[in-house]
Amino acid sequence: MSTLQTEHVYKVFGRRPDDAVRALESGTGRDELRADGTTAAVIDASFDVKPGQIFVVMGLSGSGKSTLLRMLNGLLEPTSGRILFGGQDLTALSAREMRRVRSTKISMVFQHFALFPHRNVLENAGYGLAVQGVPRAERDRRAAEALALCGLEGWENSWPDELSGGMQQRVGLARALATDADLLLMDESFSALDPLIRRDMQDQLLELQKRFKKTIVFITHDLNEAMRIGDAVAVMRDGRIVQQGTAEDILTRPADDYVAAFVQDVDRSRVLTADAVMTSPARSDADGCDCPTVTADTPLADLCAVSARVPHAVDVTGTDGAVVGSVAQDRLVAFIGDEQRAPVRCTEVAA
Ligand SMILES: Nc1ncnc2c1ncn2[C@@H]1O[C@H](COP(=O)(O)OP(=O)(O)OP(=O)(O)O)[C@@H](O)[C@H]1O
Repeated sequence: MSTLQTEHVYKVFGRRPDDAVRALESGTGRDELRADGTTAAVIDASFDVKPGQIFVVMGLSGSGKSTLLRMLNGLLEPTSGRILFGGQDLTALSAREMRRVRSTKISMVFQHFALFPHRNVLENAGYGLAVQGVPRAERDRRAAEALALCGLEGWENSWPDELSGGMQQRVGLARALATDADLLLMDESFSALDPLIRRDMQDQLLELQKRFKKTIVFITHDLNEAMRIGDAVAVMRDGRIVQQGTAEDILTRPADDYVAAFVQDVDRSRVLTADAVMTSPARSDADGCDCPTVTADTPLADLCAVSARVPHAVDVTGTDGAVVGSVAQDRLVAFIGDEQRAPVRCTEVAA
């Protein structure tokens, strides 16, 4: 299992890109360069993604997400900076070596499924293995296993156009899992799906990730999706990562006005958990009562439902059942509401 690291990565399109990087390093603005016909698509991107982590890159159109992803899978060469995966410097590899790394260690899941219409579901799921030269029998076995994990057992002999959009994307996910690649790059993978199916896919990814602990970079422009699935989230603006941290960090401590405006509409009751709002030590006013409690990872929406039924602050318990903190109802309401909106009543959220 390998860590992905990027160190001061730049990508500049246009004439004299190296000069442009030096100019950016010494403080020249992106707009100044653009006046000269040069686009700084990614500027000084540094981050680490550990095995088992989902690192979400989020930003508006044109902020540099796809360019960053294309550098991670070796389709674009950085103008400057290094990309390391499992300690291996991908930016130092020859095109041939990079192709090998791409076919064995990296899997992509695209927005538009990218299934072959004239191959059945099993063949589509086994495509990455075919590229690796894995013999037919083993390929089919591993592809069938991956399909089953993605909830598509029994669909092996169907054609892609017989499947719904959500099912087609499951085939895409199965294809990525079948290869055993450690690094999964997901480019707006769920963006074309209906909201409910999209949520299902997010849940499925989180479930699979618990088991496989891949190193995942997930690109999205959807803030709620980022907050829901990201262990770490990077917000990009005009080529730069303007903030990276947990969803809670970004929601509760936005780095600047841009991030604050960006996160204004997120449904905090589903993103934040008891951990973010509890105070410790635990309250002292109800020793020994039998009221329901929550754990640190309980979403605020569920915490509100409990809070509405409890006449005092809700206790938060650790894995051993001991009380580690508590959440008073007024604190909960203060967190879920904000200056821009009327405070939400816990009972409304619970409903
Ligand atoms: N091959 C290229 N040549 C010149 N400019 C490019 C090239 N590829 C991307 N750009 C520019 O780089 C900037 C970042 O584009 P990029 O596609 O990475 O953003 P994005 O955040 O992925 O946007 P979207 O969500 O719309 O795909 C944009 O200004 C884009 O026009």
